[in-house]
This record gives sequence, C-alpha cells and structure tokens, in this order.
Amino acid sequence: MLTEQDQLKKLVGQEAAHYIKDGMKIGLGSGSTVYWMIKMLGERVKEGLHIEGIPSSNQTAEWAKEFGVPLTDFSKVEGLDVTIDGADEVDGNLNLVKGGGGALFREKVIAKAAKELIIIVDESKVVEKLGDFPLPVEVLPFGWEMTAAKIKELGCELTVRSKDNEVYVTDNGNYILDCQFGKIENPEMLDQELIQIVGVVETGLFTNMTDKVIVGSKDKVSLLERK
Ligand SMILES: O=C(CO)[C@H](O)[C@H](O)COP(=O)(O)O
Repeated sequence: MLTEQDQLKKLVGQEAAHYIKDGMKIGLGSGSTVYWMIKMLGERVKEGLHIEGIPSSNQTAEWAKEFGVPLTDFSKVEGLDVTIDGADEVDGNLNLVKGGGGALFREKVIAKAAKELIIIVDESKVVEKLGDFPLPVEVLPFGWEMTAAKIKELGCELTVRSKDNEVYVTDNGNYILDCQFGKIENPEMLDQELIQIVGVVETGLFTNMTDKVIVGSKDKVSLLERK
C-alpha cells in the first residue's frame, strides 16, 4: 500500500519517463521517485524504445537491470541527452539539495554531462529557501575529522552519516557529512566554499543546473522551468 507521498512520487516518475525519446542517452538518478521512472522506462523499452542509461548508483543499476533498461558508461558515450533525478529540496530558482540517498557525487556527474536536467519531486520538496534538509557533503575517509572541522568553521552543525550502527560508505568508498546550516542564503557561494576544502569530494548543492522540475501534488502535476 503506497503512502500519499509515494503515490505522488509514482505519478511524477511515470510522467518523466514520457520525456524520453528514441535513441536518447539518459542519466539515471537515484532514489524512490526515480525508481518509478525506471520501471516505466522498462515498459517503454519492451514496447520498442531504444535507449541507453548511465546509472548514478549501484541501486539504480540493479533496478535498470531488473526492468530491462539497457546500461552504458562514459567510456562508450561522450555525453547524455537528458538526466532525470529526484531531489531532497528545490527552491524557487530551481537550485537543489541532493544526496539524501548518498549518491550525490555520481548524480552531479550525470547532471553535468547532460544537455538537460529534469528533476522529479512530490510537492513536499519545494521550498522557498534551501536548508531545512541537512546538506549532504561527500568526503574522503582519510582525515575526515579535519575536513569536518573545516566545514564547521563555515557555520554548521554536522553528523557523520551512519547506517545500521556503522559509518555509511558511499558507492565511491567515501563518507557523508550531513551539515545543518539553517536557511542557505547563497547556495552558489556555499557550494564554492565547501568544494575548496581539502577532503571534500562533492556537495549536495546543485545550483544553476536544473532545466525543468516536475512536481506532483494532490490534484495535479505541474512543471517548473528555468527562467
Ligand atoms: O539525491 C538523492 C539520492 O542521493 C535522491 O534523488 C533524493 O534523496 C530524493 O530521493 P527520493 O526520490 O527517494 O525522495
């Protein structure tokens, strides 16, 4: 039985799959909303759609295999036509917080590699200002305590992400620091400050990258577009 939020995720995930055209190379994001998009893409592939996807996580790769979506990698393609991904927060300028599922590094790679970035969310993710959701920052394990101390100097509280009482390790073998900055007034500047700290691999701030956001709410699906 799907929750109301999951039903909205399903709705936008299925809707997004219809943006894909024959012959496209697609960046496949991560998370429970993307799951529905991949499932629907699998159905379209069975009906004759020819596409190839690059997954942003091991979980996404597994779903793609399960639903019959062909996969490729960056040694075989030069770029992507479109990337479709979820988000944890979206602001009015279509800046994002991502990484709730820990896949932010590969998600940023596939977002940057694509001609178009489409984000799929339920309405609870749309906010005026980013920052209620703690910002995930992927860091190298070596000396992560030093990296964390430098990040704290930027004005946040942080925790090392854990899972089943162990430190959570990303698909890239790194750690995630969940950083509570409060409302983020200037996401672009914070992203730049964070990325300059030695040991930071990537941040969950995706600024000036999103072209479209498909938002699912109770009575409709709406489209936000880059101004
Ligand atoms: O950034 C992500 C994973 O790193 C996801 O896109 C984000 O967490 C949204 O997930 P969901 O669709 O399950 O709510």
